[in-house]
Amino acid sequence: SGTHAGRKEPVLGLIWAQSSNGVIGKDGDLPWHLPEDLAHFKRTTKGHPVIMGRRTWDSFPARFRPLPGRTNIVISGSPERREELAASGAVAVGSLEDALAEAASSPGSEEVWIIGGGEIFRNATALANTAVVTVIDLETDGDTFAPKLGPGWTFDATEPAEGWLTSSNGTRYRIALWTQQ
Ligand SMILES: Nc1nc(N)c2c(n1)CN(C(=O)COc1ccccc1N1CCC(C(=O)O)CC1)C2
Repeated sequence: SGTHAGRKEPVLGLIWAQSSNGVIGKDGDLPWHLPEDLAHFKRTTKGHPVIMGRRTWDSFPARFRPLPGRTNIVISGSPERREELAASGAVAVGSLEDALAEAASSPGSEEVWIIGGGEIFRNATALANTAVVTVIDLETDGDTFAPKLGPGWTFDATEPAEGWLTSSNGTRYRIALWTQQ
């Protein structure tokens, strides 16, 4: 995508969409419909390996799996699930470490995107150097929350710098960029 092409070191990025109160999921789905965010997500990750947990893989409608134009690396602790995942076009691994190793040898690995969910994000915030967060101007309840970015993270910018973008369906959102040295 070249969003971060100017960076020297390879990008290990986290990308998520959250409500203003930090919800990223509810009952295995997103509690909003924001087409502009789906386009942003696709544009940012296309051409690069994506790493996700099995629940995130399951959350995509089947017609979207595997996400086209990207090596889909899916983490599952279950050997049976890993077999199923590999049969469905994913690269199935048993740990975040194995996922990162797989991504490093995949096409477009100058940028690797960790795309969810909550558990994977929590484990990855110490390792990642970039976070691209769609903040939606919406208070909602949910069962999965965005990770806390620790003290090593710096808030860089939002797009737009001030205020919000407005979606075709009236939902307001903005995209925040964080980095960690
Ligand atoms: N900012 C940010 N971060 C994230 N980690 C994620 C997102 N937004 C959005 N996500 C979802 O799970 C939601 O997706 C979908 C949900 C329902 C229908 C289609 C989709 N998608 C259409 C585009 C497809 C593609 O990219 O080809 C992927 C599936 C992960």
